Amino acid sequence: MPPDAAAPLTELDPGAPAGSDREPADQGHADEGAHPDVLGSVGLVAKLRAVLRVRDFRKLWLSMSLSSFGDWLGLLAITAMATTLVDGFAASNFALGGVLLFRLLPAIVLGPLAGAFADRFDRRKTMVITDVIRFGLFASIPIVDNLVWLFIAQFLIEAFSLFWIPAKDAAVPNMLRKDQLEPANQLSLVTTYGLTPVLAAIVFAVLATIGGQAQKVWPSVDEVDLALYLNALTFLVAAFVIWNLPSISGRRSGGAVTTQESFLRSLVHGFSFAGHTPLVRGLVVGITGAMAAAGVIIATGQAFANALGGGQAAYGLLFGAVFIGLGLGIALGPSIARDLARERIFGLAVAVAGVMVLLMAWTFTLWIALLLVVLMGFFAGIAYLAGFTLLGTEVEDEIRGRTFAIVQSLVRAALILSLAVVPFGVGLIGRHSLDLGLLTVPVTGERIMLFVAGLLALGVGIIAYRQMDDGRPVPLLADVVTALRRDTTARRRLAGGGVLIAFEGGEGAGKSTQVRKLQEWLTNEGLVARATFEPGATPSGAGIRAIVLDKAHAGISSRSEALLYAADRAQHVHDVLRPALDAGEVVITDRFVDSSLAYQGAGRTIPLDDVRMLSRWATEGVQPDLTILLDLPPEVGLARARGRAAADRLESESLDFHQRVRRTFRALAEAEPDRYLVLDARESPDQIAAAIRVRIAELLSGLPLQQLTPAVPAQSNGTRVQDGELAASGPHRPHVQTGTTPQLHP
Ligand SMILES: Nc1ncnc2c1ncn2[C@@H]1O[C@H](COP(=O)(O)OP(=O)(O)O)[C@@H](O)[C@H]1O
Ligand SMILES: Cc1cn([C@H]2C[C@H](O)[C@@H](COP(=O)(O)OP(=O)(O)O)O2)c(=O)[nH]c1=O
Repeated sequence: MPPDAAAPLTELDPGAPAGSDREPADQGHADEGAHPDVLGSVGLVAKLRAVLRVRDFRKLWLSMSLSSFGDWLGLLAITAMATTLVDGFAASNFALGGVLLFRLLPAIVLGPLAGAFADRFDRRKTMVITDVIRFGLFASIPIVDNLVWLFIAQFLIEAFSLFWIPAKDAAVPNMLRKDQLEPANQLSLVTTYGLTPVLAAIVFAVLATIGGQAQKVWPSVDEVDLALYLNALTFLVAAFVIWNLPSISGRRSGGAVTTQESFLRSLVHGFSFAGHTPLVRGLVVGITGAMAAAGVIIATGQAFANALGGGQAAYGLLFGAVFIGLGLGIALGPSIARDLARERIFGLAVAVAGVMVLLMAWTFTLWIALLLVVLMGFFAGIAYLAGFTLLGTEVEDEIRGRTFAIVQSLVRAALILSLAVVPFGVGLIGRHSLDLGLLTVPVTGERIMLFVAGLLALGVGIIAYRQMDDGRPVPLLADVVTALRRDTTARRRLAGGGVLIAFEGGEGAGKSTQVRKLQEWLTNEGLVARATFEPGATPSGAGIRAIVLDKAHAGISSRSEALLYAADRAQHVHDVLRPALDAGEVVITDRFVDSSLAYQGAGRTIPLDDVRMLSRWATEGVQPDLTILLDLPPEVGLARARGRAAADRLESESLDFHQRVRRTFRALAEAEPDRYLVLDARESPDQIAAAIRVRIAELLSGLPLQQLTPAVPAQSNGTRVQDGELAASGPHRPHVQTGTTPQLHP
């Protein structure tokens, strides 16, 4: 008897090895893939590490970070330079404004053009060429050393950046899996707006001290010049890195893509795509409106800080609070929103950010304003990440560059427009106050403008939401509440459809036995329950099963084996699982995706990510609602299986193979505890079945599922006659109808 068999049958703690015959879970084993971190687990750090493990993305990210650092350093240097190249307060303010204007201006004109370029020409070459040109331009600024050239160079640098950015944005989704794009965007945004500006400020300060020393040796070079040279250099390095990343070219590596479309037509096509695709239209409206609102906030910031009675210090705090909020939103958003559709999150987050601005407009206390600003930033960060990710995942490669470019043009146009218009508005409205008897409300230009910005964001948020949310049956509030509460049962209830239960475990664990018992019990309870299995539950699947299990096929390669199981699974989902789930049945499958992860992944040592991708493709995203892992030392299971029949091709694998399989199953369960029930398969069949029933009763209660109404004739005492439908359908036919599942009897 196993050492812990006397204990009541509870969920195993897969992390804690209990018996002497269990291996401690992955202690420095070579099969890195079996560690829970890599198994699609939840941690942000784990996800970021997985993304950075993609070599090409890692290189691109490093070079991007370097350029971004250079850019911030350059911006600091150029603004410092612009103010020193002219005399007087007004003139230096003008120079500062000029630099910013020249940075934003080109986008409006050139942006869409650049996007069409990115979609048409080799993206890698586009990026390398523009990097080299920007290297030259940045280096030329300290050499020419004059304000007019500074403006011109700025304009040109920005113009070339416009070609670089959509090429990069459009290339990244091709390097990663769809589900990796969100963490990748988190990483890029945090680096570009969180890490590199701080680093640049520090380096600039250091250069300022070194600059003094350098000037003694080389009088014409000061810290601004040093910063600009350094910046120039970062672009040269980036060019070199990108040149060595052929994957950026993708299928464009043959040079210009030969399409019949003229450049102009492709440009027009880009706009018409953005205008006619509800998702993209929603994103464009939302992002542009939110940016206009952001412009208003920037433009009224000083006046608002003064109105709160805080002056420069308050302004600094408010400014910092925006970034704190943005950072939090980008870092935490996905783990909070979890499985809420990104299409919904985007509009919602923009609208909520708008509400924060509305409230802020009538705030009179600094700390409340700070709190609202952090919240505004938080929701804006969530929206930004969701929007950017959707553009990457939902827009096809051919048109992605143009879409990104249109967005970036509109964003800049919106920013410029509101930066230019708002100060006039503030001046025009002036300062009044409204006497409401008890209290006097100040009605000032900046508050009205903030209020308008809040309304604008709220409005575009709602429009975006409507555009992007075409006909989802789940009401928004319930959707959000259940997602935030992580209530998967409630979410299922909302989504409707059946329930998929998967049994997993090694050979001879007792899966078939338990599948049968569970199906019998559910049927007795009046539910439509279907038992099925992998591999081989469909006619073509049966052929595949014969191949994969036949020992005569010893030469099947790992990849071929993985594809065969995936093919069987695709057919299984298509013919059996999907239709049954759509009809609201409870479907119980003996083995599913986890078997591939364990056997082909850890067993055959194919990278788990590849197996997972293959499975996701095969299943079109169908996932078990609950996976029951019957955990057992492989020796015990293999002995049981041998008692049953001759060993098949996989059963004949080494003990080490089966131990890897078991470890992977356990690690998968550990990574997502609420989707798994792990049971000790050495218990008696009846004990195991009882534990399963308890969990299933909990899972199914309240769900709208297909139910059997008894095929007995309506009884004369009338207890059954209340069921009008049953009486009408005739006495002898078993009848099926959808209804709320009552509490089951485990
Ligand atoms: N809990 C259990 N304890 C002992 N033997 C079991 C148990 N469950 C099933 N068996 C036996 O082990 C063998 C394999 O069971 P089966 O359900 O076919 O496993 P699987 O489908 O996981 O390969 C069968 O002979 C079965 O009767
Ligand atoms: C579904 C699936 C099964 N397998 C293996 C595991 C089993 O050895 C075999 C399935 O045979 P089966 O007879 O169903 O095994 P069991 O009786 O143990 O459930 O195929 C994979 O390797 N990958 C997969 O994706």
